[in-house]
Amino acid sequence: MPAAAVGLSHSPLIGKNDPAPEVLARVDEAVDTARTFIRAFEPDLVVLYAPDHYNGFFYKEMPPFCLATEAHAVGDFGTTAGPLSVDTAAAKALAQGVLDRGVDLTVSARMTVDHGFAQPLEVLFGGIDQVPVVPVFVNGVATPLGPVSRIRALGTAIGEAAADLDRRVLFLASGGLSHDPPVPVLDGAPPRVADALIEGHPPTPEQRAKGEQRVVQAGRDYVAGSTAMIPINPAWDNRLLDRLERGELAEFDSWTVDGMAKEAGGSAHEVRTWIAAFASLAAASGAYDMVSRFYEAIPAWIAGFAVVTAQGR
Ligand SMILES: O=C(O)/C=C/c1cccc(O)c1O
Ligand SMILES: [Fe+2]
Repeated sequence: MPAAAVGLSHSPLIGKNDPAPEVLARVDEAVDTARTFIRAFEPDLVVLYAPDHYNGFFYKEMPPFCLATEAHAVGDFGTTAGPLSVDTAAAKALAQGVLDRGVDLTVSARMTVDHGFAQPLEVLFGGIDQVPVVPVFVNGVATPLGPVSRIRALGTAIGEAAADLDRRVLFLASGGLSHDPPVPVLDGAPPRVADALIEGHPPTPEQRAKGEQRVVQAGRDYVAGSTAMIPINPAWDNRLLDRLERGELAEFDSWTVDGMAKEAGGSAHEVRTWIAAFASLAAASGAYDMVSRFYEAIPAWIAGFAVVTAQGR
């Protein structure tokens, strides 16, 4: 089956707290390469793996992963609000295929998503409703988290199920590599914050603006060197990309949740989206080649930032 994968880091600080123009130019070039790659591949279905940042999923029920048969973006950090162009029939077929393979998938018939999903669709396709998509939420923020092997199993099951669809499928991963932005943590949170993380009260526009400004300021503080964040870890990020490039996906099973957080920050778990997407590509096409690989540590965006393309053989 014709299959390909793209990994693209997201950051809500893009356009709000940008790095030097020469860094932006290098990122733009890498993103252009990815767009050209996608145009040449001509996908007719995109399976998008992305995390959430307490806009759609809350501790009242927090699945490790969840596939959507319909989805709606909240429009945080300046991204578009509204419905995603979900291919509901393909989503249902993939969900059944994953469950048939023994992976306990949660399914949402009305998923709420944030910039983690909207940004890659806007950057690569020009909007959140431009391409048939199956959104797959992968928890990369809210502990406790299960072993990485289960994410690989999810990606493999989706890849195998996708192979039955007879479509040209692009597996797209959205996530920073190493990074430690000020995403709230339930353990030890004051009661009001804990309640919001559990129940998910939709913020007022003022509350949303205040929360977003806090993240922008964190980016500025990081650049200025005054921060308690775990630093971006280029060595860790490149180890991850090396393993993806060589197809050594089973090696990720030995990566531990604590080890990942200590070495690469509390949001480094977003790399689960990358592992899922590459496991899908490997399962759908047997073997793959990495076609392009860009990486740069970008403190202004609080992101180990990567853009990668890969083609199934
Ligand atoms: O606070 C949020 O909603 C997200 C913050 C953030 C910052 C930088 C990179 C990311 O991947 C993020 O999710
Ligand atoms: Fe994120």
